[in-house]
Amino acid sequence: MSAVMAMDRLDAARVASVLARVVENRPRVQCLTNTVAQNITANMLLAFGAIPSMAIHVDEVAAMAEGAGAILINIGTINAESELAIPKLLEVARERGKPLVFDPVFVELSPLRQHIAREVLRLPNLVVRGNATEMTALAFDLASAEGVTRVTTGKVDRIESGAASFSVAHGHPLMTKVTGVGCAAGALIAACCAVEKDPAIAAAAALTAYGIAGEIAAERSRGPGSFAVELVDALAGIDEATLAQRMAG
Ligand SMILES: Nc1ncnc2c1ncn2[C@@H]1O[C@H](COP(=O)(O)OP(=O)(O)O)[C@@H](O)[C@H]1O
Ligand SMILES: Cc1ncsc1CCOP(=O)(O)O
Ligand SMILES: [Mg+2]
Repeated sequence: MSAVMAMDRLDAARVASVLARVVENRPRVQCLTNTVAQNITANMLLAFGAIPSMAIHVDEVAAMAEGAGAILINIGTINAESELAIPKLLEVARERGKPLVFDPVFVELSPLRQHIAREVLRLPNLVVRGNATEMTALAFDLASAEGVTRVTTGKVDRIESGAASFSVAHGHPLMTKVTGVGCAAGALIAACCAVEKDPAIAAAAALTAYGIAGEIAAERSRGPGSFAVELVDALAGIDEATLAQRMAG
């Protein structure tokens, strides 16, 4: 038997169904994210039909998270105050059973980030979204995390949970030339987790839409600057017909 698990792909109707629920329910995603990616993350959530809230104060993040549909924690520019806000968000997620997506930006580079990641990974049923370097650095800890969904992005995105695994082969290399595009992916996954109870399906739907938006944006842009703008427009314009056409290839 092969040691490599077969990976599924969602069909266009399944992706469209998740996206439609985001547009219908307009989930708010409470994002504790890095200062570089705040703006692109908020704009990407709006283009997707969700509502961004980017609160960071340690004394209000819990209140902000309580009414949210999902929570994002991204440690890209972690500082002394945002480090203290993380346990507050974990507590809300644990007590309310709220979906939480964790982005371990640059976890391979600092012991502080490794320490924080280990604390976050104690939360059951977490979704972790990182690039291959970050996910490899966390491989040992991820292997023992309870109910975790692992989302490794790159040329082909890989989504693995206990029950299912999906691959998404959409996107464009220009997505690596605009800062915050990976961080915003985590927020889109969180928005889908707010409306879809299976986190692997939620992540696959979000990344399929985002990758196809990246392909469309690349066709319309002249370089990384115009690509960033076109990516927001393309994501806002994704519909089932576009998904079906792009996924047929
Ligand atoms: N070479 C590539 N070709 C197509 N899409 C890519 C490529 N690299 C990354 N992407 C897409 O860019 C987004 C961000 O992924 P990634 O670059 O891995 O994150 P990060 O910015 O955190 O390193 C994902 O949606 C992923 O599918
Ligand atoms: C450049 C940088 N430095 C700290 S966070 C950050 C943004 C990283 O964004 P992404 O992982 O989406 O490229
Ligand atoms: Mg990143």
